[in-house]
Amino acid sequence: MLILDGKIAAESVKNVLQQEVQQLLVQGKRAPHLAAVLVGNNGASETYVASKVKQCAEIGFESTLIRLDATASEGELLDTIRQLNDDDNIDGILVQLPLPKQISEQKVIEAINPTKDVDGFHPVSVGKLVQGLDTFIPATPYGIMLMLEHFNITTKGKHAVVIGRSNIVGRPMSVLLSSNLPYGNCTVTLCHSQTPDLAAVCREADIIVAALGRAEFVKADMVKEGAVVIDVGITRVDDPTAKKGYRIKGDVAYAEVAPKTQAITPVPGGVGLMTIAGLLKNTLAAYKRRTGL
Ligand SMILES: Nc1nc(=O)c2c([nH]1)NC[C@@H]1CN(c3ccc(C(=O)N[C@@H](CCC(=O)O)C(=O)O)cc3)C=[N+]21
Repeated sequence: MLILDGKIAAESVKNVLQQEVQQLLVQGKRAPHLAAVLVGNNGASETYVASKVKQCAEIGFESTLIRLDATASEGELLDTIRQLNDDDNIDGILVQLPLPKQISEQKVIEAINPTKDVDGFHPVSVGKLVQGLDTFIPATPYGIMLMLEHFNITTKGKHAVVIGRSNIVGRPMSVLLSSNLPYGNCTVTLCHSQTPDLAAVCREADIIVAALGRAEFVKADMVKEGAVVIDVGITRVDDPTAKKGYRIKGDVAYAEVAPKTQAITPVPGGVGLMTIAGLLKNTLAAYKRRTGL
């Protein structure tokens, strides 16, 4: 059994990005610049955004973190996005989700200029992805593709079962795995809460992507011997003995599932780290397109 280590794969992606930034700077060009907008102070969102900002610095990207109060209005956030759209020095805009309930996520997503949509959540980006056109791939599915590439996991002709139909993971993942791309060309089954006998469907899978958001949902009896298992879940559970007071659980019951697999991603230390790598790659791509490189 191979552990698909997100730390190793993300480092490798980030090393390449860092070298590219150095080349730009040597040529007297400015660095790529990501703007992250955080509304309120959701604990998990704080952690993720801090990590994104830190990793930008590590590879030589500029980043700007814009914080709005939890009580901010939709209008305030839309104004902020307009300013970032109009700022020529900003290449990528990311509005951390979820947003407080007074703000429509859909309106916010649609306000971002698609040329700066490094999350790939704008309907224009999603439409392009579905049509197989060049676009920003949402960071988590992109990170998973980079993970498959890094560890050279064969996907062509395989049956992939994706559990979860969210706009940010399950749906784009099903599109990518069924696409005519390297590490695509799978036959894909997209499962969700209304799928009868999900366990039986999973047992047919050569590749399982678990992205439903229920801790340890995928059990050993749902996994075929020798399958590849990608765990996208990140559920925080209280644990007074842990340093931070919580532990993170994936959507896969790792201890019982891992021994049956060909390869599996751990949680933490798997897909989450690749998500940020995907975001950074999108930011450099946005910079290149915008500056005509
Ligand atoms: N507009 C937007 N874009 C996003 O890309 C986005 C978002 N909103 N909202 C929330 C999800 C979640 N997400 C993660 C990023 C990093 C880790 C990550 O680094 N995880 C580490 C550590 C986890 C921890 O310590 O909490 C790991 O799995 O090892 C996880 C999850 C990005 N998201």
